[in-house]
Amino acid sequence: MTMTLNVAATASGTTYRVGSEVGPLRQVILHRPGREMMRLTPSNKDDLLFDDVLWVSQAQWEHDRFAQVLRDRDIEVLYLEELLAETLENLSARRHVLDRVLDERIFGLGAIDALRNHADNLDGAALASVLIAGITKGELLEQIVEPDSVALGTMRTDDFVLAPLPNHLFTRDTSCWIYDGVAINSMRKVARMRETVNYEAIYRWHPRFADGGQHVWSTGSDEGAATVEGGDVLVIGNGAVLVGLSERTSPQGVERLAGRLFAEGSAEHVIALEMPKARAFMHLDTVMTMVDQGSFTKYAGLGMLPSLSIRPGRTPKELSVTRHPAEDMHGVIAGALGLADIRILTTPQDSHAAEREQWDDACNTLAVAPGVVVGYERNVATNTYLRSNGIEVLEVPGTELGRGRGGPRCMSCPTIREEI
Ligand SMILES: NC(=O)NCCC[C@H](N)C(=O)O
Repeated sequence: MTMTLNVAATASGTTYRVGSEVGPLRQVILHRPGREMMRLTPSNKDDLLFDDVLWVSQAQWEHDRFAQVLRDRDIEVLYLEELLAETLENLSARRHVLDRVLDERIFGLGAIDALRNHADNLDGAALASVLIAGITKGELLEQIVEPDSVALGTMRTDDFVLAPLPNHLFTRDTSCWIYDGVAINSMRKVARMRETVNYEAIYRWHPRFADGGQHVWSTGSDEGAATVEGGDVLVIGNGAVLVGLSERTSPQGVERLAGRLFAEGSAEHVIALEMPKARAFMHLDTVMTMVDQGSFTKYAGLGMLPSLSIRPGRTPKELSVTRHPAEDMHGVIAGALGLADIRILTTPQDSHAAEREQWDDACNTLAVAPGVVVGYERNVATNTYLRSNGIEVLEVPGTELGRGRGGPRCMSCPTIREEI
């Protein structure tokens, strides 16, 4: 099968496109853990989707090592907080974000104007910092006179007026590039919903992306319950996309995404895998990632999954959907790639060891080129097994970073990959 190559180029000539999972990576968005991580406590970590609190300076060191491994391969690293700060210098972008974040139904009639005035007076960097790290009542009242507000009046000094967004660390999930466009995702969990608004502003107003001609497959604000999270989306190439119907990504979300990809001719086959709905398997990339053309890591405990092949229907409004039994899982993926079979790399180890390494993101590798991946150093058995199968593994530390249950793939949003 041959597809026309759709590309998106900015006025400055940069071409944003992610045509596969493994094409040489050229540019990526990361988020260095910052003040928002200082907000995590044993009592709020579950609501904020973390399994433990972090030693923040160590997490920053680990993250810097990750970024350096990427830079050493000539991959440009963009930082989310800098993109957001620059974006918020634009008044339309600022209005977009603040209109959505500072909602009177959340903050109350008495506080909303004072909050809006305060936010409007911050420069881009300060506002980005508040949007990511949140703000407590005490911090706010160091900067403004307390308004007459029942909502604020009934809060304790250390309560969050605006909650922190520690999961911005996982830049993969909130926006993901699929061929010549970007999906700005509607998130399943409340703790992550505000992340979407930040990306909407960045992709629409930041000079790097504005007028880039890229398709926008979805904007989370408009998608509601039709959720898709980028960890569930694998751009496997050949005009195909593999999507996990997981705890986070809904069937409706996949249908909307497929319809838009097909309408623009950017993809012609979406395979939806019916995954178990469990936190340990929260996204497809926690159990399966692509490490080379036709080769995938796969967690032993995942087994075979039923799938649905989604293709364009007879009219732009229709989809053609075929169900496949679990035993056909690998064959369906191979077929979409135009291959007779795919290579599945499942580390041979007992089920306890396998479960432990999966929890520590052994399968969550980030390919930086065909057959070259970044993985956490702690997953010794998996890294050894991948190497014995010809995959180069660039190891990074992840003792602290992993406490949010995400590895190198989760922590990266590729924006440019070379074609293969
Ligand atoms: N793709 C991924 O699996 N991302 C990891 C997200 C972890 C984050 N704490 C979450 O629960 O959403």
